[in-house]
Amino acid sequence: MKVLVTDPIADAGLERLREAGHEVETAYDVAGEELLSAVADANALVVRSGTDVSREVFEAASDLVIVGRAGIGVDNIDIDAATDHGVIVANAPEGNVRAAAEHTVAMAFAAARSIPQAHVRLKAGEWAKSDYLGTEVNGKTLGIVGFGRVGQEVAKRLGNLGMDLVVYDPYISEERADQFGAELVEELDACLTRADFLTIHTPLLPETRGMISDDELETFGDGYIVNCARGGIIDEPALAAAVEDGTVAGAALDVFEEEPLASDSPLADVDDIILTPHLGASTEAAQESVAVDTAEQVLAAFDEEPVLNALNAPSVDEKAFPRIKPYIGLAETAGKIAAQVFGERVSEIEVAYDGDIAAENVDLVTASGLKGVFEPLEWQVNAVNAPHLAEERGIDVTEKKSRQSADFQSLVTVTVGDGEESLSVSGTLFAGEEPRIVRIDGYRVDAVPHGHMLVARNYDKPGVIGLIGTVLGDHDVNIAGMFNARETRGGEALTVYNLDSAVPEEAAEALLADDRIIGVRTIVLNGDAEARRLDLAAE
Ligand SMILES: NC(=O)C1=CN([C@@H]2O[C@H](COP(=O)(O)OP(=O)(O)OC[C@H]3O[C@@H](n4cnc5c(N)ncnc54)[C@H](O)[C@@H]3O)[C@@H](O)[C@H]2O)C=CC1
Ligand SMILES: O=C(O)C(=O)COP(=O)(O)O
Repeated sequence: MKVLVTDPIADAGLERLREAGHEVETAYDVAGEELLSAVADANALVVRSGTDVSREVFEAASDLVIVGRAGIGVDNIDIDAATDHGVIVANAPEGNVRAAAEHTVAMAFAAARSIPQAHVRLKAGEWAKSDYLGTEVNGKTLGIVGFGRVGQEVAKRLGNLGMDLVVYDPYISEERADQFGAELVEELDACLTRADFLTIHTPLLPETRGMISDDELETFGDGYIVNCARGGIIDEPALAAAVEDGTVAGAALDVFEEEPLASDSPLADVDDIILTPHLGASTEAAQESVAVDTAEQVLAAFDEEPVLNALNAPSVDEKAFPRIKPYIGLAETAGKIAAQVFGERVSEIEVAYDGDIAAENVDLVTASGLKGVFEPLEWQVNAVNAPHLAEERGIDVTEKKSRQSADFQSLVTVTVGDGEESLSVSGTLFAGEEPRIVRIDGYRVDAVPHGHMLVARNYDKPGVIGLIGTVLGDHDVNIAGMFNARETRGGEALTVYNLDSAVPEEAAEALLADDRIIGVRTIVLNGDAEARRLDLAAE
């Protein structure tokens, strides 16, 4: 597999990918057409905040399986486009949290004590001691906007340095804030009014873009603002003006609306605004950690294992994965068979779980069932985009679970319908691993889901099985196995054949010409992981 890395990550991450036998190409600072051509044959793309992973990138990268973000923020990645293209987006949300929190603390001190300004003047030979009278953090109030991983680490550190903590985050509980000795306020304004120092730790979202602008700066008043989260959350011209005219005492910014920061940015001209070039995550420990975590996620995606920090794929619990893994292929197969036997436009899909499997988180299994249904309809589909495709096409998806199962330890049933008629296919695992289709449209069967299959509905009359065998033989189709199920003697029956090759259309027509045959459906499972596994076993 080819991994394209377009922002510098630690060698440990590159090594991990190479050791696993993958080709790793680094192409730092590529953008535009150059990026589109570099990504064209990549199976994974690894980025930090420097690469704009737009919809065009996904359109240009038809073999892409995963975009790994070696860090936290994914605002530079078009996740909807990734989902539309069935590409996993995964970040590394833990490894750089402490680094970002420490940088925030450093920036608060740097602003409060004018460290960079004094440093520059001293280097220039000026002993400007009397120009700087700083502010202590001890006994002051820190307003924290966004109380997630980084916000909480900042609270720990600055709380221990004697600051009172006021938090604004509409998505956390009072208890959570309490655990950090912080007071949760309901309005941003309350946080701004109370704070002497303000630090921002939200993602950049439509809701947080421009969240701190003229009015908020006015409300905040004479204090210090630190932003080590994302550019665009604070209105830059408004901040430059507020610090310039003394409304706000000072600011320290690590992140900018446009990066790299333009040299004519209004921020650059204001002495009491301190700037660093997005260094929050740039420590050796953080970079090593996020690079290795990202490499692990890329490898998991390549191996079709759960990608733990996937942001747009069905969630999977790492410990439970071995228990659900065999059902992923089974649900996909059941979905494929159901769609092909049904043969009509599908507007409803139900994936039902009976027995032990019902105790598990089956999001990924359900998504695979949907994938199976959609694949014969020739949609570009995988477990990442299947739920989204269903929603987009107005297909009703339901998941049902029952811990009871009369005949099987675990049973997965995919039912497809068009609002009037429906058809169900159930599968189980024999001996915990061998996939078997055990029910089709209510008939009890025992079919190995494998390669090419033929499902025939026929009247239970003498000679039918001979007829099918002869017609298939005449068309050079070898029968590997068959199973016949009937409702009542002489009534309707259903026969399932495993075949060594595809059924030609003329063979299907010849069968349908006999009035003992009610219908035939040919099924192809070739692309299926379970089928491949069985093929290998057969070899
Ligand atoms: N400067 C740098 O190098 C680094 C920057 N970051 C950035 O720091 C930010 C925070 O990262 P994490 O703490 O890991 O994220 P997180 O997802 O753990 O926390 C974000 C918090 O923001 C809150 N939030 C969301 N919308 C909000 C709103 N409208 N008002 C108030 N709170 C809101 C959420 O409820 C959540 O608690 C991100 O933007 C991330 O990209 C992270 C690491 C390094
Ligand atoms: O992890 C984040 O959100 C960061 O902002 C770090 O960005 P970087 O990896 O240094 O480009």
